[in-house]
Amino acid sequence: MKKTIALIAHDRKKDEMLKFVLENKELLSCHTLIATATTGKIIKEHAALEVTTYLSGPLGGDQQIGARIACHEVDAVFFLRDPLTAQPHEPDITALLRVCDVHNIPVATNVASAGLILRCLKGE
Ligand SMILES: O=C(CO)COP(=O)(O)O
Repeated sequence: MKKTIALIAHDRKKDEMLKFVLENKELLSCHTLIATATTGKIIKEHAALEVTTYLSGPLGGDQQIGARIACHEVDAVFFLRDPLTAQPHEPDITALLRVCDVHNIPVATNVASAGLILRCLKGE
């Protein structure tokens, strides 16, 4: 069944996100993809997948995606955070992860978990 997956990556994780997307393009193309601005732009340009983009994370994109999660419009979140760099919008990042927990939405913060969730969604 077609699901909505949010793809978000911090700057130092964007290459890893693109690699993940390219390796899993066939599976991801079965779903509706949404993303923060820069992550989505890279995926559209380099993986040629259709992606609905929101604002960039630091400009409110995490909050926009969080709002969709709260409205039960997102089925999974793949959020490759940079664990080694402080982000100016840290409260938004925490809020996005929190809203996933509030609404019991699967969230992966590394590609190993994202791959597992993606394969599980295939069976649903
Ligand atoms: O900062 C982000 C998530 O917190 C990601 O935003 P961009 O995809 O626009 O870089």
